[in-house]
Amino acid sequence: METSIIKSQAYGKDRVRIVRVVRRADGWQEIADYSVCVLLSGEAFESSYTKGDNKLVVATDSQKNIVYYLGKTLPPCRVMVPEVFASEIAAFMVKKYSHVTTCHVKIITKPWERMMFDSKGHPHSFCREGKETRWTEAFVTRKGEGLGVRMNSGFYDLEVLKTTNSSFTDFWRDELTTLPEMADRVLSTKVLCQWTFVSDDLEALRAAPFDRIFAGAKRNTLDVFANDPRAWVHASVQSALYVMADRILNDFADVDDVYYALPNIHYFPFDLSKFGLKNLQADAQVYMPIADPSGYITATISRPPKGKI
Ligand SMILES: O=c1[nH]c(=O)c2[nH]c(=O)[nH]c2[nH]1
Repeated sequence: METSIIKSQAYGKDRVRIVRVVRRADGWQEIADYSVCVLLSGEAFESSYTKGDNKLVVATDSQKNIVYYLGKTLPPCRVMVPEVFASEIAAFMVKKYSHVTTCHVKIITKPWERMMFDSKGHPHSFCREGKETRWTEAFVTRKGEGLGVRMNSGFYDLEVLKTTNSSFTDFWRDELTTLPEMADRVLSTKVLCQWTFVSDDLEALRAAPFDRIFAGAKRNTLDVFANDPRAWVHASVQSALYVMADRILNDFADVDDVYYALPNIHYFPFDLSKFGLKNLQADAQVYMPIADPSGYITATISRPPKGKI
């Protein structure tokens, strides 16, 4: 007889590819291109794992159908913003199936950017410009009569590099330290940025400025990386991370906290002294990018608890 217990479970459909086109009467068209993952959980599903009882199992095939069904039937504005679409799918599942306690929906977007000709957007042609990927996750949970919603959104793979105005000095030194002080260095990272917000009000969530937050978070990240002197007061990836997150929290009241993961992709000056050439510190011009290992700097930043400001 089995004695093991289930500690957690969630099942559903991953990589549901859906493209939604919105066509306006004047010929202007919009596109959203998503890969959706839907996961259902609830105690009611335990017996499908432990007893082979499928009676309450909503087929993952049906879950996939629901993504397309909602893509067609929801008002376009609730499909074209990934955060809103994710929370709509998750709320639909929890409302329709009373034995579902939580639905987790993750959407990874494929960012098609409108083609520009003579500074004007083309009405229906798009290209893939940036390499960063926007994604979002909605966790909708039954809460008495209502629903609780927690959302994580963000982007990853935003690759940036600067050739000066970065340093790393005055760090801990002991017999295991070999890294020289670096008063100026090349700095490169592949940004992962994620922000969270929590709501019990699906209606309010629909009106949240998700697209503005995404654009603002990306703009702030680039601006701090390139321009903000505060980021370099402490002269490290850590200090840049803090200023980036602080800017997002200041700009967007809806955001509860911000997480960054910033790999420090090293570009070390190549030592050419054996050939009688100076290429270190202030003389550095030729660098060797190091694929592995990289530094990896992470933090979650939030506002201080009320009363502690
Ligand atoms: O900005 C940095 N932070 C570190 O913690 C660190 N460690 C290291 O070797 N180089 C760097 N750079």
